[in-house]
Amino acid sequence: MSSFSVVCNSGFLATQHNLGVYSGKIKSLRRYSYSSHTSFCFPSVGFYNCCKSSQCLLGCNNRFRRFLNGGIVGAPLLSFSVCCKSRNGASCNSEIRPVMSGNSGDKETHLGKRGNGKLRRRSSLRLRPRLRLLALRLKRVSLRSVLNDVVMFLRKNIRRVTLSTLISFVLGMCYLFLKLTASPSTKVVPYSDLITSLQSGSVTKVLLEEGSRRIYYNTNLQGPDTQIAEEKSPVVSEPVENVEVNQPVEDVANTVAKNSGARTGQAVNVWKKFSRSQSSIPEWQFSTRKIDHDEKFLLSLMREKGITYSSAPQSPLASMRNILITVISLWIPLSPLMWLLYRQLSAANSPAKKRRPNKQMVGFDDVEGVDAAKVELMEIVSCLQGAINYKKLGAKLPRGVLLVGPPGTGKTLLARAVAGEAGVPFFTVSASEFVELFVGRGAARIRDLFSAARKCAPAIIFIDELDAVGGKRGRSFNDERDQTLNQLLTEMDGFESDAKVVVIAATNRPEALDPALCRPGRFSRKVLVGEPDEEGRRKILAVHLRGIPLEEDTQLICDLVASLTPGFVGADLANIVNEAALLAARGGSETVTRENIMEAIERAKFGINDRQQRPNTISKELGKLFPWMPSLMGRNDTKQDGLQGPMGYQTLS
Ligand SMILES: Nc1ncnc2c1ncn2[C@@H]1O[C@H](COP(=O)(O)OP(=O)(O)OP(=O)(O)O)[C@@H](O)[C@H]1O
Repeated sequence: MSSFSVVCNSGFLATQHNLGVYSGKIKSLRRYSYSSHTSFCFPSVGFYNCCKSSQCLLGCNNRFRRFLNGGIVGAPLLSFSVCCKSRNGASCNSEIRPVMSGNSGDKETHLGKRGNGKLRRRSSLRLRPRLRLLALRLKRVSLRSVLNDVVMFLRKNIRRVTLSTLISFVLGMCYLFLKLTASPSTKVVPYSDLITSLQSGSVTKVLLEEGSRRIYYNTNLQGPDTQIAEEKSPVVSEPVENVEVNQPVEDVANTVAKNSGARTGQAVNVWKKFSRSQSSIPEWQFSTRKIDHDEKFLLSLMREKGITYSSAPQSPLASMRNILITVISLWIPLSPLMWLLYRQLSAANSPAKKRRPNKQMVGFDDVEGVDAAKVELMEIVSCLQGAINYKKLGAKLPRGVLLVGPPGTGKTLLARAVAGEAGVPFFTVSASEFVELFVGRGAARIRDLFSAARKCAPAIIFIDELDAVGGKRGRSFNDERDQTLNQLLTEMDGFESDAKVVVIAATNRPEALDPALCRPGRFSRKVLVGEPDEEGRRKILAVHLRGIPLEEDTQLICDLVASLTPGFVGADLANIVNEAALLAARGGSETVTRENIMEAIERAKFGINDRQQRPNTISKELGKLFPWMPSLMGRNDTKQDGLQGPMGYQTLS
């Protein structure tokens, strides 16, 4: 390993302060050595490469030179010597002379510039690789791929894009219309001002708007607003003869038309309208609100003064403007509400998921361990298929079957199996889907569901988690839920005796259901789907191990797992098999071993933990600290380390 040392010549350090800073920095100067180059790493500045040839610092790269000459201490360095020792022992000693030199005044100027330069250098150093990366990426991106992406995006979001384009277009058109038809606003003054102006005789023209209480008028007084308006007005810039200063725009337009003699009447009108809308001079200087029962006085005053007055309806353009503004100002706050409503309605109108028999992959063979429930449901299947002629004896098809049992025992699976075996349309919904924000929506959905099922009869409706909607009524202030339940009760009553629609519902909390639901004629048949016994567990495991490659005999594994999992339900057993397969896959094994299954059982029982190490390590550590503890707890480590697992399946392994 070659070595080098950086020697500071104290002579070049201008001040004590600088010296301190410099010394501090020199301390933090790190050294990086590799084959033929040495890099000085100055943490806050970057890397400075120096070639360790006989030339030493003369071979330093420019950056290092700049670093030295520019000064890292807040002042230009006067000299800097570096001693390098190469691997073969040859040493070199070089000195760098400052590039910059000058008086103190120069130095100060240099300091300011250097600060900026350093900053610029630093930012450019950071920016350069990023720019290079960006350029590389841009090179890789082709126009065709960008176009393809855009087309793909448009295809995927065609509805959204169309809708947003339409909305933007309409809003744009509205904006354009409002902009084009915008007229300069008149000055609103009190009614008394109008009377005063009338009495003083300064009013030139009055307009009484029909259908509203607005009065517009012009005066021949030149206010500051009018002056400004005239300065801005394009009308004044035209060389117009015989135009009075205070003449309204309309008159100005007429005069211009007369003088030029070239414009037709139509052109004048267009120009008038345009000039009215575009110029900042309002058509009417002032506007005020009429006072009730004062019309007579007003009219007599105007007649007396000989003022031109007239009445006119609001212009259609202005009416349209007002309507548009009202609509926009109403719709902007309303649109989030409408969106919410739309979402609710669209969700409510989505048809219940209907499963066709041919898509149904579940049969009674897939459900095991619940034999009593299977027998009850098989009877219904036979009735639906017409295998049992129940009508001959005057019997009726049960309208509802309530599957009751703890979670994961296979209630949903049973319902799917019924539909699969019967080969009839199967409508499945979760009761929580009927819980709606708006009163009446849940009931409407129930109605839709039953009418759809009746149309496809014979059919099966399966309502999962019935307690979400079928809870006892009157216990809460939720009107919507009560209405939904009422609708369900009505629909179940309303079946015609020959309409072969069977409602199967599942719940974990039968005690929470409204008694009206469980009365005969509705969910008259209650089927308990309980926890499977050992034989049941064995059969369930056999179902789930069907497609799993096992190292050992399936029957043996089923017996083993069934004996170790009392209290486990179908869902737990399915989970154990899945976990074991995952563990085997994680270990790269082709088959699932007994160890995998054992670990999966432990995971299911105790959760995922570091079972091999944690108890042993903890107990060992505790044993070291308190040697008397294991004997006190009646446990010894040799037993822990042995074959006995936390579940006690040591006899089998
Ligand atoms: N008896 C069973 N036979 C075979 N598999 C079963 C059985 N019970 C449960 N399973 C497995 O467990 C999964 C979940 O069962 P399912 O959804 O039918 O339980 P559930 O009783 O409806 O539960 P919840 O009351 O929570 O809705 C099934 O998809 C199936 O893989």
